[in-house]
Amino acid sequence: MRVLIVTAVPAERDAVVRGVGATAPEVAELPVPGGVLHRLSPAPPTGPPPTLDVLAAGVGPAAAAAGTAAALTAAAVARTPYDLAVSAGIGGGFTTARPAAATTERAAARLGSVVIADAIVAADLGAETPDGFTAVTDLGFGTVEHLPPAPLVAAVAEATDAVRGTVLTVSTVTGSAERAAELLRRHPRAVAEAMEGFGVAEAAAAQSVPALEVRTVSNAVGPRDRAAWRIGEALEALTGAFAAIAPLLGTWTFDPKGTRQ
Ligand SMILES: O=C(O)c1cccc(C(=O)CC[C@H]2O[C@@H](n3cnc4c(=O)[nH]cnc43)[C@H](O)[C@@H]2O)c1
Repeated sequence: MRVLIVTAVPAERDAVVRGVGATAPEVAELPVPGGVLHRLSPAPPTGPPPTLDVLAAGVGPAAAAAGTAAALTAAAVARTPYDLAVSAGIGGGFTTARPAAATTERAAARLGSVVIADAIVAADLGAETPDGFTAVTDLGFGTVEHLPPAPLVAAVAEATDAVRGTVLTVSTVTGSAERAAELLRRHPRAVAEAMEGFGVAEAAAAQSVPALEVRTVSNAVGPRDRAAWRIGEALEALTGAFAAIAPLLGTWTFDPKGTRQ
C-alpha cells in the first residue's frame, strides 16, 4: 500500500509526520518536481509495511492539485504508483447544531475535533447568475464532487472518533455568518470547509487514484475572528488522528471500486 498525504503548509506536514512517526521513526526526504516528500514506513501488525509519503504542496486548490499531480506522476513513471491520495490539514468547522428546519442529519464539528469527508465538494467552482450561484456541472462542465471509498471512510472515522460528512473546498475562507449560512443552504451535509481537498481529489481522479480528506478543526466557519483560531490544538489533533490512521492504512488494499479486500 502506497499512500500520498498532501498538506498545505509545513506545520501540517510535520504534525502528520509526528503522528505517523509514533510507529515509524525513520523519515527519508525525497525530492519530487516542485517539492520534497517526507517518507515513512510504519510497521503494520501483519504483512508488508506501507509507504506513507507526506508533501506540503501549498495553500489553495490549485497548489494542492499541482503538487498532487506532480507526486502521483513521478511515482507512476517510476512504476511505483500510489494506491491512495489523502488531503490532510486544519480546517474550519460548521460548529452549530443542525437548523430546526433542516431535514438532513449533520453533526457539529467542534474546535479540535477530527473530520473525515464522505464527500469532497468544490463549493465555489461555478458562476454567479441573477438567480444565485450555479455550479460548473449545471453549466455542463467537469465535476464538483469526489466520493472517497465508503469502507475506508468508515474505518478511518471510527479509528479517529471523527465527525463524518461533506467537506467543502473554497478558494476564499468564509468570513461572515451570511456566507456560512449560504454554504449550509447549498450543502446541508457540510461539516467543514478547507482550501485543498478538491484539488487533491481532482488530481487523484485524473490518475484513477482514490482520495480521502482528513481535517482537524481550528476555527468555526463564520464571522472572521482570528483571535479565536486554535491552530496549535488543531495541529495536535492532526498528529493524534494520524497516529490512529497510519496502522490502519497498512492493512488496506483496494479493488477498483475502493472496497476492502
Ligand atoms: O486570517 C488569518 O489571519 C489567517 C491566519 C492563519 C491562517 C489563515 C488561513 O486562511 C489558513 C488557511 C489554511 O488553513 C485551512 N483552513 C483553516 N481554517 C479554514 C477555514 O475556516 N476555511 C477555509 N480554510 C481553512 C485551509 O485549508 C488553508 O490551508 C488565515
